[in-house]
Amino acid sequence: MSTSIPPPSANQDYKSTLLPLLISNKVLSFGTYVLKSGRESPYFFTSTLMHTAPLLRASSAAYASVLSSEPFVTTDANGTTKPNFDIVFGPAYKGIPICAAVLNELAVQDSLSGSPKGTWDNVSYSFNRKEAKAHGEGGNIVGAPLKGKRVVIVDDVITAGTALREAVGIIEKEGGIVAGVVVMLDREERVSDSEPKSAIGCAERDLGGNIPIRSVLGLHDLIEKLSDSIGAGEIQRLKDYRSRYGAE
Ligand SMILES: O=P(O)(O)OC[C@H]1O[C@H](OP(=O)(O)OP(=O)(O)O)[C@H](O)[C@@H]1O
Ligand SMILES: O=C(O)c1cc(=O)[nH]c(=O)[nH]1
Repeated sequence: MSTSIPPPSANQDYKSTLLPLLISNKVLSFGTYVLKSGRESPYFFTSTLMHTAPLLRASSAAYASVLSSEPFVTTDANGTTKPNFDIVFGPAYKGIPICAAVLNELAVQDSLSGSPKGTWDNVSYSFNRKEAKAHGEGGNIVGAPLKGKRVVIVDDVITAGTALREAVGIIEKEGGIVAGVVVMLDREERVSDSEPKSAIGCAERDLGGNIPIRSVLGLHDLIEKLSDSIGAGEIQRLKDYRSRYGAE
């Protein structure tokens, strides 16, 4: 049964409010799961379960909170805040609803702020099709064209970074400039036996070191904050998994 979710506010502590909601709605679950990478994991983040209005709102607000803070925005001496990106890009498939919901959430928060500033008026969303369309407008990008634009990637979870590398490739092929990444959960795993860095660590290195890459939650948050809501056995399995696959 789902749990009712309070409306998000700009200064919400997402780690302490989101985590119980994700668990009670089974977005975050504990058991035995096989990942895309082939690893067997004691937990799984099922973002497709964030399909209810309250969960979509709560998760969008968490992404929006990150995207409306430095270094994703710059505030000048007059207090005017400007985004340091032009496009919020959601990689297919699970990034698609995220990019649209997050941009909407940014605009809603501005409009409810008491003195709307239109901060996000020139920001668009965009996503890719997994199969290119051969008729109509053609191509595999839906939403704003990426050419020459500063693009922030939003996605649900990062493990080995395969999805992120693919998204970067799509954006660069379209002539866009990758300007940042925000994910809901960083699983904080080493990319492979021969690469001890996490996918985010590798992306920071590969994208030049000055591109902001942020997660709302990380595996360490689950281990540190869930001891009252899941069993000691589950926490131990998370720790064992981290010992085996955790990034340096
Ligand atoms: O860091 P990685 O090892 O790539 O794993 C994480 C990614 O894998 C999943 O998507 P998937 O590629 O299955 O595509 P989907 O969104 O179409 O389900 C997940 O939604 C992440 O985007
Ligand atoms: O690595 C994955 O495949 C993966 C992990 C996870 O927690 N959730 C998900 O959708 N995919």
